[in-house]
Amino acid sequence: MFTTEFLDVPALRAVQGRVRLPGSKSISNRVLLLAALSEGATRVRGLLDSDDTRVMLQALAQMGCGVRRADGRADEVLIEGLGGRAPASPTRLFLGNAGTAMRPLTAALALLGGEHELSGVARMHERPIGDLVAALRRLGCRIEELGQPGFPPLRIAEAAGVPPLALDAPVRVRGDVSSQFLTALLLALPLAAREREVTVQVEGELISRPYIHITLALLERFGVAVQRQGWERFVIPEGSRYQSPGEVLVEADASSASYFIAAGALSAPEGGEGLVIEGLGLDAVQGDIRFVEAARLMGADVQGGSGWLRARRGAWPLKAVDLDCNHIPDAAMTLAMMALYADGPSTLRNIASWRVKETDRIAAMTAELRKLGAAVEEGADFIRITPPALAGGWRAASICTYDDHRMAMCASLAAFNPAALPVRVQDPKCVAKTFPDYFETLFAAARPARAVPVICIDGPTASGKGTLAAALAARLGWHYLDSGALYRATALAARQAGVALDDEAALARLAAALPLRFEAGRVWLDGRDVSEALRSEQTGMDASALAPLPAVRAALLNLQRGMARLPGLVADGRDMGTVVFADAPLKVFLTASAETRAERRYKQLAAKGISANIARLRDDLQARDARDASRAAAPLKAAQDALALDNSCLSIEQSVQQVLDWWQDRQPF
Ligand SMILES: Nc1ncnc2c1ncn2[C@@H]1O[C@H](COP(=O)(O)OP(=O)(O)OP(=O)(O)O)[C@@H](O)[C@H]1O
Ligand SMILES: Nc1ccn([C@H]2C[C@H](O)[C@@H](COP(=O)(O)O)O2)c(=O)n1
Repeated sequence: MFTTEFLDVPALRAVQGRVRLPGSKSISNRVLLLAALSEGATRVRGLLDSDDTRVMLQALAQMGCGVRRADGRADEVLIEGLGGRAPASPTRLFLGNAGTAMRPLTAALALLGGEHELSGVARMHERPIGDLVAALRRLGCRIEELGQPGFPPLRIAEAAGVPPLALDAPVRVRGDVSSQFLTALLLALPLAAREREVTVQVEGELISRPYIHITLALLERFGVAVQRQGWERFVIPEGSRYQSPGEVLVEADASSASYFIAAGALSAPEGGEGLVIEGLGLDAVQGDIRFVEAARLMGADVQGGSGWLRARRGAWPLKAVDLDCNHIPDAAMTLAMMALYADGPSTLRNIASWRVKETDRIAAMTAELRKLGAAVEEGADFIRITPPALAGGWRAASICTYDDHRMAMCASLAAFNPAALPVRVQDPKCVAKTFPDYFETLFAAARPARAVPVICIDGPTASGKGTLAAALAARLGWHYLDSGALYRATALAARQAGVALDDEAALARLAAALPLRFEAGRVWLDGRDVSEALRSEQTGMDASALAPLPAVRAALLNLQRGMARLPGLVADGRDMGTVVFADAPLKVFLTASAETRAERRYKQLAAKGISANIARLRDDLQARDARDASRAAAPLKAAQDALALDNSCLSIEQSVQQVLDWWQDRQPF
């Protein structure tokens, strides 16, 4: 997951290949709660591992359910249900910003009894729950609002047990604010239906019906067959009790799939099979699968079967639409992004629920789409988007994401703009709510519209190149190439194989097939951790000795260029800016006085417990610099367009900030 302050998504041209998406959030949290309320143990596979499911799992564990993660698998968990036992009490449950945890847990705990406090992040305390609380109070449940009336945090005050419930009349609940209120009651009320039938009556027009469809399908999976009479009345039969089905496989998230369907539709046609999405198909139980119909209306070419979808460009530009999106409120945000590429204004209607989601999504989308160059009109329950005029109307923008995962994922779709402008996504880690690896998944499938951006840091030995480059990569969320490690690894491999350091052909063969792996800050050569051996002074000298050989340099060239992957690369070495990435948009030639460098290397060695002599170190590094600078092939020198940075008197942070400032100066936002 990208935990950087912002993520610059380079302009994208196409997506290709296959992506596997994480499990559905709606299904994951429903299944977890049902498993917790059931008799017996349930193995949940394909579970979404995200903020919202983590808070649910934590709450279930606090309630006294058995929660055991499968070894080494974030997407599999074993839940030992309460099966009629009372939950642990008192509890204080923190539910983040997970509506799919707050609403159903409120209802379930009100019917299970005990003393429980349910709270969340600030935004959760602005998301309505009053209608559900009112319905539960009419039943007789004791619930207190601890902050604003109608909003969390809440206290369930039933330490003395669940009061007698008023079940003679139907349980009434509003259906026009959030369908989660009805879902919460449908999940909880079977706990009260052992000895009598329970009826739920919906007041007002029920929104987001597909989510109720998921709820009903999952209730049935856990042994409770609710009779639905239209979308107004739901009857839970007498004798209902939850029984674990043993194992449940969660299908991939259909709302998450919408971004990849859209990306396929925006993708330049490159002759391939388009983008294949694995883990859900046209037969998916989730309502957002109907996003496929909407995407097709806009011209996307979407095919599918059971467990797979394939998306690619159909009509181009996309066709403008005027759509009622009540049935796909979450995925409709993706349509708003597709509207930027349409042949006229598009209107998305009946989306009032956007205003009470993670943020006011109508207001947020309006503000951010305008930054991109679109003309946007917003109403209480609609948004109308007029796309930017051809390529010239697009603007490079820094998109605010409002701690809303869908705003962040949507923003990435602006990177397909015809002007080939990059897009800055603020606070990319907010995708953790439902899709922590969203950007990694997108980048693995995406083809950039232009060369992947590279920042080159070249300079003499011990000038701090590696330190600076690694820090920059971490701040930007980019990949990092320590090109010196490749020369060092070749030298190590040569020593191990008994190859002389002047045997150019044999060294080139070794370099071309280096069994090298970079993983979690360690370097592995042929399965052996060589991180320490690689950094020894002797290995550095050996690397410098073989580095002048043209065949060795040629053998390592493609390996280095292949490291330039989305979203960007910071590369350090001697010839990054002059040879390997000669077109890089930012090149820095980093220097420090020989005394400073020798002193830094001395301290570096001392920290590792290696004794050294500063004067000798200075002589050695000067000798190495002289050899690196005087060789014929790709000598150590500043590229003509490199910016010089002498960091003798700068701290590491000052150096990093300087280069970040230079990089920012080159950005269009
Ligand atoms: N600006 C700085 N101020 C103080 N110390 C620094 C600074 N930059 C780097 N250092 C320290 O100098 C030492 C050498 O830095 P580093 O290993 O990054 O250099 P390098 O140029 O990559 O070396 P090599 O050429 O051997 O790969 C490290 O201990 C690092 O923490
Ligand atoms: N791009 C590069 C990187 C490194 N080398 C050679 C020259 C160096 O002395 C040696 C070790 O590099 P270090 O790890 O100290 O950066 O490798 C090179 O020629 N070109």
